[in-house]
Amino acid sequence: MAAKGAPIWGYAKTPCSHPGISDLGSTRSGLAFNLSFRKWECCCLGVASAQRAITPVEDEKPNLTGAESSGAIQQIEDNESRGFHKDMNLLPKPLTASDLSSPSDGSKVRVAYQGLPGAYSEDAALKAYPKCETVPCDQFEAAFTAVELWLVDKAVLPIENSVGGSIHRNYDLLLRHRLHIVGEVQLQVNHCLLGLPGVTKEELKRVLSHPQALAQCEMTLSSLGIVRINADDTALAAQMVVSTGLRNTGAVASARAAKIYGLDILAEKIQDDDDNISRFLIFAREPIIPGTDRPYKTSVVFTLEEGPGVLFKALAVFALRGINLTKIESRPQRQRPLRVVDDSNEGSAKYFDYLFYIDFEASMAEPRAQYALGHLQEFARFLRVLGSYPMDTIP
Ligand SMILES: O=C(O)C(=O)C[C@]1(C(=O)O)C=C[C@@H](O)C=C1
Repeated sequence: MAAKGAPIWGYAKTPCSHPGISDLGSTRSGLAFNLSFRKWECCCLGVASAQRAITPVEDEKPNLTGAESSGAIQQIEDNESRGFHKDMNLLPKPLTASDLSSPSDGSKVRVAYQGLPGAYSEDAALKAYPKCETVPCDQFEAAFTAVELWLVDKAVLPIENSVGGSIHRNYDLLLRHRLHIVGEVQLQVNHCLLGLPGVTKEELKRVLSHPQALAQCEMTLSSLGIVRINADDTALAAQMVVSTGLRNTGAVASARAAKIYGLDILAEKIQDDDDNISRFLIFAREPIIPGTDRPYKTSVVFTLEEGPGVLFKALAVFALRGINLTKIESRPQRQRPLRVVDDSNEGSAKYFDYLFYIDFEASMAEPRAQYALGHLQEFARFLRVLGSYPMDTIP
């Protein structure tokens, strides 16, 4: 068991592969999809029966014998004497998705993220669970594995940025781990140029940061004519500036990282686009019960047969039901990147085989989402629901 607050290092060396992944290429007609759905159905039934237990049905008159009737009356009197009926607030409340996903204030939740304290991923974890204990990990893989091994409750990992685009590594890890997406975090990322105390930005010759952060500040860094050096995360870059003590070396990182590592902020908001938003996903061992009480997103992954118009048909299942897509990403199937198609007249052709990741704006609790995926299942070779979770917004 990791010590409280201790960083989790090195799980990348022992990746845990999902049992369904090895047969991904040969899974026919959405077997994985059905399995995922059974889980959703169970969850939804759980909610329905919980509600039945406390919802009076007016037309159902209980047929009580004298003894039962006096017992029931006694029960009502007992309840009345305890005042239950007078104050509805004392009745147990039905569980909601957010009750099940975490304590409402985020207390006691241990959340893994990639990077050192002060990284944007830690900010994202704290936005989702303000009182959580954040657990730093050296690699994305380590954060996934920490959840699987019950070392932490959740992992918060970046998936895309409004300027830099997708974090492909995390897309590729999604199917290699047995986790569910239970939420998303959208974070405004304001990069600062940091240096040792007393240094001016004109003195800088080199700047360290995460490659995404360097890409997001392309114009500012080019105008300063500084050499860019990649680091695993922005907070590590800040720490390296301190540990090397080099006055000509700066870091691109957050204002919080400057405070943690005792660096000066030489310039603020240096990103090329003012609205620089990163989107993070929250992973857990169990899915949440999706609701319809607020806007939800659902993330799925699927593969298609070869042929003209198949992707068009796949996307149409959402369009036909007025479901908005917010993201589409295609990634090579690592287990089987090429598909060989034999044509007796022409010989054999090699096609690149892709996984399609789609996020759409609907909850799995909505029939239109269930019908859309049922429709998609008719021609997808493999389909899996990665999670159905409340949408996050930026205030
Ligand atoms: O290096 C960090 O601080 C991170 O949290 C990683 C990361 C990323 O992977 O995109 C997160 C948000 C920013 O876009 C820059 C870097």
